[in-house]
Amino acid sequence: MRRETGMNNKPNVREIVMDRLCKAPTRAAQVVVVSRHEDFGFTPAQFGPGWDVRRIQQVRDLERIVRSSAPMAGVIDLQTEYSDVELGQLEQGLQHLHVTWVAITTDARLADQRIRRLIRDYCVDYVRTPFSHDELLYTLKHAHGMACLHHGRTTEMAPHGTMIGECASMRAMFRSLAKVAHNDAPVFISGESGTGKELAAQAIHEASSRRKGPFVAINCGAIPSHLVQSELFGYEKGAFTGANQRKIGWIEQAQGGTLFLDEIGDLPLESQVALLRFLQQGTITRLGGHQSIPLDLRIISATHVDLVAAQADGRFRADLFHRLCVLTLTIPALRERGEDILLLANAVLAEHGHEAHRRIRGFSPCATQAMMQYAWPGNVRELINRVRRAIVMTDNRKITAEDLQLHGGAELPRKTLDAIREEAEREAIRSVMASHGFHVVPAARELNVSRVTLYRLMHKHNIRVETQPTAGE
Ligand SMILES: Nc1ncnc2c1ncn2[C@@H]1O[C@H](COP(=O)(O)OP(=O)(O)OP(=O)(O)O)[C@@H](O)[C@H]1O
Repeated sequence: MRRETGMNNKPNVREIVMDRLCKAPTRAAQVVVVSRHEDFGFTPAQFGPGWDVRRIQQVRDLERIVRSSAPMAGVIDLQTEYSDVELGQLEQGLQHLHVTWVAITTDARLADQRIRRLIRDYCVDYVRTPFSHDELLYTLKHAHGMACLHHGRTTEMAPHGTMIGECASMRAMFRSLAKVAHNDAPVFISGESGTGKELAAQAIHEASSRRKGPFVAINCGAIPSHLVQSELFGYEKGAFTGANQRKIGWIEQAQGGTLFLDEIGDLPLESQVALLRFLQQGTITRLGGHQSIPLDLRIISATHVDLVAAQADGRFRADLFHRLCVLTLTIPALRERGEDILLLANAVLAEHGHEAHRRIRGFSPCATQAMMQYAWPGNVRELINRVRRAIVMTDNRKITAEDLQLHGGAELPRKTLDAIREEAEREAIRSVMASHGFHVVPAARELNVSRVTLYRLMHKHNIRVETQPTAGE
């Protein structure tokens, strides 16, 4: 792109701008390309140095990859046909604000209003074939710059791996997760069954300096009590009848990595003593062995039972409790996560929609309402099961409350006054914001609160300016 700049040979402004924009960025800028084809009018090799290009061929993989990625530019190839399910999957993936999208399309594809809507709602720009390579690079460089403006936000979101959640309580949990990941002390995770404790433990491991080591997860409640000791610590050949060969226990298998002890509250007292000894000394001895083996690993434990009550009843040792709970993380119940319920339901639909016998186009209003009102005693696990069952069983275009088996009044527990107030506050703010085109100043004036208060309330209810609904939808 460089050219001579003699008196009579001045570059014009556009050329100077193009020169600046199209030369290689100082650090490799990431770009993700969603295309079935290696050559989508431009091959990855043509990006040149300074671009780190990753191509996603299957749109069903997009959401998973983008969810935990760094800020980057994205190219979406809309020249080819996508099925309705694929378009749904695309839409899921395009919603992440830290990736800024540029579409490549054709005049013919622009006649499809679903394609026009995707571009209008999720892309910062688009190019039509035939396009010049400079034009695409110029647009992408802009898109990358826009994505980088989300840098602060993504570092806050990055360490939680595959966990979905955007509500205030999940964001707070992700921030705590990032902090505990950078420390090596034992972590205790509390939360109701099915809230994602194991997923959080995995995310801590992945974000920690031990990520290259193993992640070993065991459910202490699922091992018969007479086997816990030998499973955890291993044994030597001949240690007991039937010990025909040496067995390396779970703790030793986690050497260099992370050991996740789920349902720690179910650990028999005898094993609690042995685990405490390991935590104090950093060594184990296999059953029937004489050698003390030094180990370096991190323990993360979890339970859905009340360990304080278990201590009071003498079922759990207080000294072990204090050793395990150096750092704590609490995962909120699903019913406390507001619209994350719908985010998760849509993610399950995007992932499993292909299991349906006909194309499903989302959730009906009655299903959405029922999901928001239901108490979800089994949390995310229950939501996944209900949505997956509905996907397979439904005869409808949109999943209904009945498909989710949330149709009877019996499943809908009465709401508390607090919950009703919260919902009314959220709805009031959302509708006033919408009526002012999501401009904070006039909305705050109408609601008779200060701008700062309105920002705080928007944060609390996870209302974002970007969620502005599009007219006609
Ligand atoms: N925030 C989330 N985003 C996406 N999937 C989630 C999330 N939380 C939980 N899940 C999924 O929900 C299911 C249950 O999660 P997990 O096993 O981690 O829960 P748990 O709290 O450890 O359950 P239990 O107490 O019964 O052991 C898993 O399939 C997990 O992948």
